[in-house]
Amino acid sequence: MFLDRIVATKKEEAEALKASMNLGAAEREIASLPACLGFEAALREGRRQRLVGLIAEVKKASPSKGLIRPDFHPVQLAKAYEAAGTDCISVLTDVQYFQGSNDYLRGVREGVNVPLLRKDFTIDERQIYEARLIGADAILLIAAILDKRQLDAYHRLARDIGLDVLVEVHNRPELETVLEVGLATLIGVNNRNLHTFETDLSVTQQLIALMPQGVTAVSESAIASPEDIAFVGKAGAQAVLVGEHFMRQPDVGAAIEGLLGPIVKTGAAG
Ligand SMILES: O=C(O)c1ccccc1NCC(=O)[C@H](O)[C@H](O)COP(=O)(O)O
Repeated sequence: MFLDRIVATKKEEAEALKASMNLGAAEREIASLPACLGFEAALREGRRQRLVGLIAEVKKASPSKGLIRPDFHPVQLAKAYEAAGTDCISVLTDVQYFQGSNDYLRGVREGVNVPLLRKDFTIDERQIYEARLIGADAILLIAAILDKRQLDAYHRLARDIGLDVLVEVHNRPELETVLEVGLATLIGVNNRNLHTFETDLSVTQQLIALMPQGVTAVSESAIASPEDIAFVGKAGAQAVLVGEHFMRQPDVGAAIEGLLGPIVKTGAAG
């Protein structure tokens, strides 16, 4: 299955990291870094300004769609997202399947002052240190590729070194596992099945209904219209993660306003 191929690639990359990364040195370097920007806090705050908080994604290509944005300038895109008032930015760093790069994240870190998600397939603790070192404020843990022990250990490690954690689920058993682990405060429902690439926004509706109070719920993938925003907002999503829709528009700042409307300070969100 395709996801297995991605995980196999990540295991090879983790082996290479084992050879190149000295954990003690990484820990010392991290201890000297400034604190991360609050990723989850920014999403909660974003809800005061728009119906939902926004994670805008910098995404050149994907396994399901191939090349999405040939004229790809990640720092320019991120600056346009920031100017349009996004709460957070997601940067794909996977090279092989998404044509991403750690250098894109480093560049975006230099260029903007909003919290950044390192969007990759985390299967080894060294990737978590790496995320912090390249400038991320949050990492993604995908329940479909991690067991309970890994979800627990990687979550704790990320928090220990100052990172927020977006834990991603796509079905009820995955959500139940994540809730049993009991650490996630920020849970993303991926509307895309990562095995078949099929998308269905009703997955957000089904899974958010099962989440306890206090969780910040993010609806991820296949969001492309104000009607989609209204649908997932009504289902309880406090934030959305949008990539392809923005990447296909020449002016990504205007695309944010087209999707979510202008920023309005309501002070109404909790
Ligand atoms: O996007 C894909 O084709 C994909 C395939 C396999 C695993 C993950 C994949 N995408 C990662 C994501 O979660 C999305 O980039 C993100 O949610 C934004 O989705 P979209 O707005 O549909 O670009």
